[in-house]
Parts: sequence; structure tokens; C-alpha cells
Amino acid sequence: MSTALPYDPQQLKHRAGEIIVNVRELAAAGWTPATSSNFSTRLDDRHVAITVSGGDKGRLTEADIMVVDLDGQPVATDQRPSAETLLHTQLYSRFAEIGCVLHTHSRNQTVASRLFAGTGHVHLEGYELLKAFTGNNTHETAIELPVLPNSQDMHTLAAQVDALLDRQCMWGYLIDGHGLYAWGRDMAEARRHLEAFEFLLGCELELRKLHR
Ligand SMILES: CSCCC(=O)C(=O)COP(=O)(O)O
Ligand SMILES: [Zn+2]
Repeated sequence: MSTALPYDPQQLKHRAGEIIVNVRELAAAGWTPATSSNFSTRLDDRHVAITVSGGDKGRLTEADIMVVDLDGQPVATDQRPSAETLLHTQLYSRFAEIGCVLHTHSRNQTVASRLFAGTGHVHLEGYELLKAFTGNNTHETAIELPVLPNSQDMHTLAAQVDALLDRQCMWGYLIDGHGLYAWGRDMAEARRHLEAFEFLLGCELELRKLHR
């Protein structure tokens, strides 16, 4: 006897393939070292496809992508979702339009998170690449990328993110000594935001090396 799944398995297959292809490229760029990072996409208004906890994210297969509900509870599986699932589901729960959340641990992201933890944000201004963020259409603007203190308690981190989202519209944040979260309406938009943050953080770090 087969039990009907509460989500569309074809949609899961499609979204899992999308995660695998994109994450392989992010891993090849060195942004997912030592089993770090996690990735998710929305399946429908109640379900999210997310990477399982642990393992080399550069070698994901369909078996490494599972389904959770918006409370982060596994659906029709006994696999263990990412330890940081709450940081994904809080965004899907809060914004119906968010379709993809990407979290990476590149060197630039991690170094910048340490360097700017004291000020609580990274000021990004005057760059043409700011136009990569949905809603921006000029370089004559600035965004503040928040830097949150790290915690092993996801509820503490999620509360900090919620407090920020109450105050500002944003496409990502850094966690001190940890990495970057970025999101968008779909994989393409989330990846564009992630790559833009990575590039701009690299520029800010390089400028500091040049003492500017
Ligand atoms: C060795 S990485 C430490 C955990 C982490 O920050 C991360 O991004 C990966 O956690 P997950 O449970 O999603 O594998
Ligand atoms: Zn992490």
C-alpha cells in the first residue's frame, strides 16, 4: 500500500537537481569547506527541500536532499536536516515570496565577518555590482550587510535575524566567524545575491590590504 506524500515528488526531484548542480559549482569555488554550508529551496507553501546535516556538500546526490515543513520537522523521512534548518524556515515562513536560501562559508565571507563584527555590519557603497541586488538600479546607493554574533543555539540566531528583518529589508547577513546567508525568490536570484556579496566582501577586504 502506498501512502500519498504531502508534497509533489516530481517537484522535489526537480528542486534537488537544481540544488545539486548549483552547490557543486559553489563547492568547486571553495565556498563549502569541510562539510560546511547548507542549501534549500521552497517546494510549496508548506514544504522546503533542504540538505541533510553533515557530509561533503560538493558531492551531493538526490539522497542528500530531504523535505521539512515550515517548522523544520522532517516530512516522510527519518533523515536529519541541516543543523541550521531554522535559519532557512524562518525566512520561508516570514516571506511567501522567498523561494531559495543559500548558506556558504567562503574565506572572504568568514574573514569579513570577523573584521566587521565590531561594527555589526559591512557598509557597501558606490559599487556597480550593487545593482545585482533586486530593487537596486544604480551604483549611487549603499547597503549595510549585517554581521550577527555566532551561537550554537539556532533560536538565539533566528531571534537576531527576526529583529533585523523587523527593521530593514535585506538579502543576506553574515554570522561572525561563521559565514554568509543569502536568499532570493528563486535559485537564480539567491545565487546572484550570494555571488554579489562574495565579490563585494572581497573588494572591501582587498581595499583594507591596500590601506584604503
Ligand atoms: C563543519 S561545518 C559546521 C556546521 C555549519 O556551520 C554548517 O554550515 C553545516 O551544517 P549542516 O548541519 O547543514 O551540515
Ligand atoms: Zn554554517
